[in-house]
Amino acid sequence: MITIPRYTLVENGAINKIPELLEKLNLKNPLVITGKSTQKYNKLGYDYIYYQEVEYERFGKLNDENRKYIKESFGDYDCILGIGGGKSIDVAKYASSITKKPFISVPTTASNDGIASPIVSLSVPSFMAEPPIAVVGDIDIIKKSPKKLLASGAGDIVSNITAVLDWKLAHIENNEKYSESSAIFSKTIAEELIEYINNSKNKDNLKEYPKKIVKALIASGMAIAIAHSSRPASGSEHLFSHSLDKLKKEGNIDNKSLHGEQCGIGTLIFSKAYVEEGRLDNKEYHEILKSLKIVKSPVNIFELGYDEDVAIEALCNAHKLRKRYTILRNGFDKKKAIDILEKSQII
Ligand SMILES: NC(=O)c1ccc[n+]([C@@H]2O[C@H](COP(=O)([O-])OP(=O)(O)OC[C@H]3O[C@@H](n4cnc5c(N)ncnc54)[C@H](O)[C@@H]3O)[C@@H](O)[C@H]2O)c1
Ligand SMILES: O=P(O)(O)OC[C@@H](O)CO
Ligand SMILES: [Zn+2]
Repeated sequence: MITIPRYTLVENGAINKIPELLEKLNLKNPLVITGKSTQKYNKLGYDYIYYQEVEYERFGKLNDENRKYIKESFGDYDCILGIGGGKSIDVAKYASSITKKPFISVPTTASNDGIASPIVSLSVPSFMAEPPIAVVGDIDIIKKSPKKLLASGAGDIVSNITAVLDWKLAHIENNEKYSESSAIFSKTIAEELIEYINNSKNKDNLKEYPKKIVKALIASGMAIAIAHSSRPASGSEHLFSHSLDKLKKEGNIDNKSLHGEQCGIGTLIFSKAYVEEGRLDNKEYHEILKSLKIVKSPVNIFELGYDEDVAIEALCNAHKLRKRYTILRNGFDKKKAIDILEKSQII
C-alpha cells in the first residue's frame, strides 16, 4: 500500500496554518523537534526539543531502559513536528515511526528530499519509516534560508538522473525489480528542474526557484514512497556522498559540505561514467553541470572543500557503502577513479 502525505501546504505564510491543520487532523498536543537556528519558527510556542538532544541511537534497541526513555520523551504528545533542515526532519520522522505518532514535516529550507520521503537517512544504509501525514513548506521562510542550502536541494534532485540509470542497470544486469513508472516520475522531476534553472536567465532569474525546488523535493520523496525504496533517488552518486561522509567521520574532517552538494558532485561523476558507457548523451551531462553552476552548487571537489585524494578515496570505496547494484558494479580501481574524476572535471 502506497502512503504519501495527506496534505501539502507550499505557500507564503504556510507556517501560520499549522493550528488549523492540527485541528483538521484532530491533533491537540504536538512536540516540535527542531534546530537551534530554527526554533524561532516554532511561533506557537509548542513544547520542543533540539534534534541534537534526542538520543535516537536508543530507538534501535528497545530494551526496558530505552522504552522508558521513549515514553518519558514522547509519551504525553499526540504528534511530532519536525521544524528545520534535514536533520531536524529526519530525527522527527524517526521518533514518529518509533512512537507510531503522526509526523508533520515543516521544512524551513529546501536542501534534500527527506522533506516528504518515508526514508530516515541518519544511518547508511537508510531505512524505511513512514512519510509525513502533512508537509508545511512556508515559502516566506524557505526563500530567505541560506543560498547554500537551497542550492544543495538541486544536487539532491539532479541525482535522480543517475539514480534511475543505476536502477535500470541493476534490472538489466542483476535482475533487480524495477518500476518504470516510478523511474519516469523521478527522472522527470529532475529534468523539469534542470530545464527551469537552465532557462531562468531569460525568464525570472530564479525568482521562482525556492518554490520549484521545494515542490521537486516533495515530489522526489513521493517517488520514493511509490517505489517503497530510495532507488528512484539514490544510486552511485549517493554512494559517493555516503563514502565522503564516512571519510569525514573517520578522518575527523571538519567540512560542512551538505548532502545535496555531495550528491551533485556524485551526479557529475556518474553521469560522465554513463556517457563513457554510451548509456547517456553527453548533452545531458552538460545540462546537469550547467544547472549546478547556475544555482552555485559545487561542481568540483575543490569547491566542495576537499583535495583530490579525498575524492579518489571516496570513489574507490563507494561501492562498499551498501549492497546496491550500480554502474560501480564491483567498484572502480584507482586508475578508473582518476580517469572518470578527470573526465567529469571533479579533480
Ligand atoms: N530522509 C531522507 O530522505 C534524507 C535524505 C538526505 C538527507 N537527510 C538528512 O538530512 C541531513 C542533511 O540535511 P541538511 O543538508 O539540511 O543539513 P543539516 O540538517 O545538517 O543542516 C541544515 C542547517 O540549516 C539550518 N537551517 C535550516 N533552515 C534554516 C533557515 N530557514 N534559516 C537559517 N538556517 C536554517 C539548520 O538549523 C541546520 O543548521 C542528513 O544528515 C540526513 O540526516 C535525510
Ligand atoms: O537511501 P539513501 O542513499 O540514504 O538516499 C535517501 C535520499 O538521500 C535520496 O535522496
Ligand atoms: Zn539524497
